[in-house]
Amino acid sequence: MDSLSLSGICRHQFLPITMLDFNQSNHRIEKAGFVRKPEKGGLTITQVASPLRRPVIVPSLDNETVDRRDRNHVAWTSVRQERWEGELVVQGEIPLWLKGTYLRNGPGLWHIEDYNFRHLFDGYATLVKLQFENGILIAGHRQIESEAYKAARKNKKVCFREFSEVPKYENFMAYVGDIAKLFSGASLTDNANTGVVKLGDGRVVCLTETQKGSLVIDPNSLETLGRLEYSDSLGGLIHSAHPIVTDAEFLTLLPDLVNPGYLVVRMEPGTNERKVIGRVNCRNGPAPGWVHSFPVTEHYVVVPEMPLRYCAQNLLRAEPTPLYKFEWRPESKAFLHVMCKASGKIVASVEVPLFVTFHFINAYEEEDEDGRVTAIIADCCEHNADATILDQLRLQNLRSFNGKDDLLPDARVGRFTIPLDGSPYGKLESALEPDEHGRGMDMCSINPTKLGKKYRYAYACGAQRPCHFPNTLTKLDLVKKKAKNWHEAGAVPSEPFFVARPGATEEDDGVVISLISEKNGNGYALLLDGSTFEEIARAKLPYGLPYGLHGCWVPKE
Ligand SMILES: CC(=O)/C=C/C=C(C)/C=C/C1=C(C)CCCC1(C)C
Ligand SMILES: CC(/C=C/C=O)=C\C=C\C=O
Ligand SMILES: [Fe+2]
Repeated sequence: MDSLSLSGICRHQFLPITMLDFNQSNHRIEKAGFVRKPEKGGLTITQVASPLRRPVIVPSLDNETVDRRDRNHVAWTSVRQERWEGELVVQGEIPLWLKGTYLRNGPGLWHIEDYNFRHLFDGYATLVKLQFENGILIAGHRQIESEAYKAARKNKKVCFREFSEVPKYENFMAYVGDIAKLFSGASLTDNANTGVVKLGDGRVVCLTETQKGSLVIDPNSLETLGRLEYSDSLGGLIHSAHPIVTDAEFLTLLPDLVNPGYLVVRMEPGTNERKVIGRVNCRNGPAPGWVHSFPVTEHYVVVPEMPLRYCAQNLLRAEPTPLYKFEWRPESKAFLHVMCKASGKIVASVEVPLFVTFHFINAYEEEDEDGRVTAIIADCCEHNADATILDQLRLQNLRSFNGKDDLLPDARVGRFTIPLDGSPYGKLESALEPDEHGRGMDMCSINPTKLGKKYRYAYACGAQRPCHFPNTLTKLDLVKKKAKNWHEAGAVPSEPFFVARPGATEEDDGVVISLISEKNGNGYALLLDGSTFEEIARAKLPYGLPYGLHGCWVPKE
């Protein structure tokens, strides 16, 4: 069963459930008890009560006879269907002001035929939506139709270079041909599985680290509409997976692997043209540090130069190394560069202690009594300068947790202080005692009105130990240096995403959304109060979804 078609969703009459089982020899086909299979064709429809008439009977898998005990945690199991959409029964109350769609992207399909991928980041993108209106919640998910995904489905094998997977070559000449295509970018993946952003002009774009993996999607149907083709001639093949996106601009970094450095670029809403703000030359080679994300303040862009560097040799390898396309170069040191957004001038370039981060949380300008900016403060989820976290995210590791061993390396909120008085060094400290959040720390969000400004609260995933992956949601109070943690045994929560209440004056006045994958194979959408961090609502999904990475909020106009 390998086809899928759907047209004409009539959301208010019934919610069709479209289904494509990933029929794999190593992945049991799961027949959802609530679907009727048509005699012919791939379309499967289930009647779900109208969202206008409550309560709603949600298809449930509770009576499924499958014994799930021998299976991996659903967080690390490929999504079971190509797509689904339906209304969820809500326990608790969804605030009536919450009107819009939360989108979450992530690598949700980790196999093709009977070939299993190795790393979390290799999975083909699964986009999830939670549409809130009048206290009602409609959920859905759908695979992103990247060229890489479509080619893999068609040819039944990996066809592009993913984070760690590369196509299997039939002979040496095929390998040489693929290497040539690596330099043109033709063999790189466009599997946009990392994040999703709403541009100022309303386009919603899914992203990964390859520039070609910038795919425009429809936030309602989750359909892949096409590639965002950058119309400039800046070239380069990769960019930061986390641009800074506001209604006014899209800022990102383009690493230069040939002359180690980074272009800082800006794109205006309504255009596809990135313009150069300035360039940072790396202080040390042999290659730029990995830039998964970077922070900004109101007037500056902070460009990190991590000791975890891109590695040309590892890019060419057919088999992954423990650090994948990167290498640990402590002798290259670590630096933070500060560029003025308006002029492109570098106002500070300081050496900092060695660090490893995927995600910067926020940054702001520190002023003296006369309003002069004296320093930049930049916070990140810092993995104690230990790059092994990358290999911890191998699927085999994630799937092999026995519930007892404490395998998650320690992490903290790393706070950099970058002096603007010409001093050559910056500081790196913990912003709060890491035990406050169980020494796990990643996948963060803040109130977007605080972007680049002095802020007090951040939301992230922390740890309740023993664990091998962040398993709590944590609210960090960076002023009181305290954390409040949410945890449920066996649950794997995804990035807590803060949505502010319209008209709010308090920084934490809003809700925090997360999708939870449960040990028993189920899953639910969770809403916590941004201020008390208590649960206000949850809604069970018809089946648990795999772990996902980053989200965005598309408000209903
Ligand atoms: C999912 C996530 O957070 C990161 C995904 C990163 C990817 C897909 C990186 C891909 C790359 C290549 C395919 C070759 C060039 C280097 C690099 C950007 C790491
Ligand atoms: C999920 C993750 C790290 C968890 C470790 O604590 C990193 C994800 C990075 C990509 O977005
Ligand atoms: Fe990320």
